[in-house]
Amino acid sequence: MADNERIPTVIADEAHIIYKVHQAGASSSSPLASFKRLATRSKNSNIREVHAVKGVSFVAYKGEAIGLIGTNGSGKSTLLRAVAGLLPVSRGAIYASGQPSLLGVNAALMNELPGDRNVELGCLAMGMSPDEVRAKKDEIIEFSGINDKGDFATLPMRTYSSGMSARLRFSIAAAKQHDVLLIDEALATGDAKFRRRSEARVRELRAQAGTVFLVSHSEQSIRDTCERCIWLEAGTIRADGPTDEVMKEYEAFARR
Ligand SMILES: Nc1ncnc2c1ncn2[C@@H]1O[C@H](COP(=O)(O)OP(=O)(O)OP(=O)(O)O)[C@@H](O)[C@H]1O
Repeated sequence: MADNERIPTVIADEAHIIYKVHQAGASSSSPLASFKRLATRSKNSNIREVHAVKGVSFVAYKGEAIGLIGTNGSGKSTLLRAVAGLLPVSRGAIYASGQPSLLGVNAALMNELPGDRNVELGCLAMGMSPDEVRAKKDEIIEFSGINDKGDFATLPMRTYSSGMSARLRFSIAAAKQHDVLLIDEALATGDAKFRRRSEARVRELRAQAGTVFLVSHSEQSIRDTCERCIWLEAGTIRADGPTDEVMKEYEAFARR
């Protein structure tokens, strides 16, 4: 893609994300203690802060698929949730074009409803018209493969294995062209055949000029899907560049 065609879709500018954790059972959560704090303008010592993302900056462009890697607890999911607008940024800023869609293994679908109803609701929630939903429904169920072993689409989702639910979630989200699609470990949950199919779909979505972020501990998924990689460690960016180069640095770090 020529330089003059590079259109930014997500900009993180020195973004900090801090969780505030209320510790249960603490005496300072009583009304009297709260009143004393107000009167003396002191802080609640039972609120602990977890500084998960510390001054992260990057620009993502249309047509890029970016892998987010890093050891457990390094801030990958937190950063993704902030890009999706689900977590506030404490300092700095994150700007995104359109409404980024977060596809996580925990994305909310209704467990009591059958898969096909969840497909309809999910598509409507993503802004499709009822006609579009009708036109896409069978294709989505087919792509998910949940009916490969019987008519599961009409059974409640609570009867699905975790892999089957993850596949259905991915299939619903991937049925729409997103400006920014954020995927958290979803590909790793499916079996090898579904993984290949979903990786191909991610490439298609990207080719249609969206931006895809993929958080995964599967080196293969990242290598197969993303040409750029951001390595987060302890909430800061350790490397950002071509996947091969960043992976090499990360592997050397992980071996230490
Ligand atoms: N809801 C929360 N409340 C408080 N702290 C949290 C919360 N969620 C995550 N954290 C903390 O934020 C930090 C980053 O967590 P995060 O889940 O973003 O890491 P990650 O890189 O996605 O990890 P993993 O690879 O294990 O999924 C960790 O220290 C974690 O304990």
